[in-house]
Amino acid sequence: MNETNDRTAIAVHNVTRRFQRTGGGEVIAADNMSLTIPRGEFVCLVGPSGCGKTTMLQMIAGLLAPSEGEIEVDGRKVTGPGPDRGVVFQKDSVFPWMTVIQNIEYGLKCRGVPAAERRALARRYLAHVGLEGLEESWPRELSGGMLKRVAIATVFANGSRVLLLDEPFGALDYVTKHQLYDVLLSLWSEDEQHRTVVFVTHDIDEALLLADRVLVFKAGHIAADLSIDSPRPRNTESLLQPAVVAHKRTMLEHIGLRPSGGTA
Ligand SMILES: Nc1ncnc2c1ncn2[C@@H]1O[C@H](COP(=O)(O)OP(=O)(O)OP(=O)(O)O)[C@@H](O)[C@H]1O
Repeated sequence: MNETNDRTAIAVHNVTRRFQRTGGGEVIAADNMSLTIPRGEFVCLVGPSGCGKTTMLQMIAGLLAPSEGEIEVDGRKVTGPGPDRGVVFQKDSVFPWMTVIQNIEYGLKCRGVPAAERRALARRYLAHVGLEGLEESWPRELSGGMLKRVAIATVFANGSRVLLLDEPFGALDYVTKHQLYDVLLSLWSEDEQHRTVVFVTHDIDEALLLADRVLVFKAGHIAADLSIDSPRPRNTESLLQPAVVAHKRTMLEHIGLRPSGGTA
């Protein structure tokens, strides 16, 4: 799990993260964790609330420093956020004071990409997420699902090789979520060398539909590391395949629910 080589996108080396609780006491959100994620892998982090998924994602993003240990992305130690990593959160991933096209272009503009080039890239990704014609719209005019499409177009247009998504579809309805799975997977599989995706979710079926690999977190540890070999493209029928059902059972057991439906 912890061997690195030149195909490694993300390497987490013996990372511990502690938080001081207001009023006293300490929480260990990551407890001497090590893991490697190869380039191009789509990894979902699942696990019960408070097990450390967001903490790990934020440390990889460089938004939070480990208390001990270190993280490397493409062989470079993470010391803060950088354009090599694109982040989408459940909320607030789109700037409300910029139009749709300005949002998508913003990161490219910051990196000095010439106006014509960044406009062409932004239009291409906007079309890919199905929002052609909404270039000049304001975020307040869009639905939650459309805003997620803008956020996805933005991280892909920015060209980051590592995408870090924290429950990006958590607040959306069932149909919109499934449409966005298709959008995300079609952009991800568009590149010959897929981008590396780390995707935090509470939703086990979502993880089984999206991931190459699922890491089940439990109290700051990795309780299970599952390869999801089900062929792509996947749909809700894929969730009924025996190997997928077996993975689901393992995940439910680790998060404290018996497959029979009773709590452990
Ligand atoms: N800034 C902070 N200050 C104090 N404790 C924190 C802080 N951030 C996280 N924690 C604690 O660290 C632990 C892990 O939190 P984290 O948000 O990583 O869990 P999670 O698995 O993402 O949870 P959820 O699924 O509910 O989002 C929790 O006990 C949480 O209370």
